[in-house]
Amino acid sequence: MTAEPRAAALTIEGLRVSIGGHDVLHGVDLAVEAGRVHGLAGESGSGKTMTGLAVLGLLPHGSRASGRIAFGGRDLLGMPARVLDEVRGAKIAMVFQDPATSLHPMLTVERQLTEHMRHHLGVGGREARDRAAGLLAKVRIPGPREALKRYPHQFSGGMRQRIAIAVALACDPEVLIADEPTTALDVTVQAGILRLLRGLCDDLGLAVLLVTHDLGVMSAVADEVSVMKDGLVVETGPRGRVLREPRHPYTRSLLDALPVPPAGENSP
Ligand SMILES: Nc1ncnc2c1ncn2[C@@H]1O[C@H](COP(=O)(O)OP(=O)(O)OP(=O)(O)O)[C@@H](O)[C@H]1O
Repeated sequence: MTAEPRAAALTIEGLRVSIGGHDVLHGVDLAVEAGRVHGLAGESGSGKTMTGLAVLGLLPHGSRASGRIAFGGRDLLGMPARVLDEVRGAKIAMVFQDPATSLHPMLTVERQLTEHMRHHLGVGGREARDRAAGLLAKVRIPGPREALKRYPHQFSGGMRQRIAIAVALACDPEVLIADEPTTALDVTVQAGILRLLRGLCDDLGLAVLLVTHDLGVMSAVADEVSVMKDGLVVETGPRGRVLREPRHPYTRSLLDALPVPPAGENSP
């Protein structure tokens, strides 16, 4: 089943961030459309994670942000904390590199999925449990009803990341920010997680911002690619164009550093 692409998307304009007086983002421009995977690449320290955290209002203590982050016709940067709390985790959700960051080790999978729904959607009891089992099925966890009763450590790393994705989806978000979601995983399970993200994007009309330092990873799933360097987006465009005909020398150097040439336009 393919949903109609939703109108909502995320637009970042001229985003500047400083932390403790040190500038880390110098005017980032980026647009993520519904039903599309937008890959954000760049070397370590280029500002990819800070861009994602700024969207969620989760920048480190002592940060200052300016510019505009438009979502649903509103600017997230100017939003009062109470309103932002309604958007964060519900309309815009995030998946981190290490599922341990988003999953609580002492709570059952059911609790982690339903707490979220209780907080943001106000559903409880049986309905929440049914929704939770449905979410686990959506991220391809075998035996979802039984899985609800288990704890995160009873699953493999790849399965834990799938559960973290299910938690992120619990409140039916429109935007999913996935920050290096496969980096901590075994290569054999990485492709499965990427395929899952791609499928969720297509089926749910999600706008996905896929943050990764690995151009190879993004060439497998992204529709658009942006490349960051020193706190700025230096190149952006359709995946095939950016990877085949990079316009910025930095993108070219990233591509030259890959052991295997990235997949082109016609790859999955
Ligand atoms: N908590 C922090 N306090 C101060 N500066 C920070 C903090 N976290 C990151 N920075 C700085 O912000 C800049 C951007 O970092 P960011 O984590 O966004 O880069 P990145 O592209 O995501 O890198 P990586 O791939 O290593 O995660 C870097 O110069 C980094 O040193």
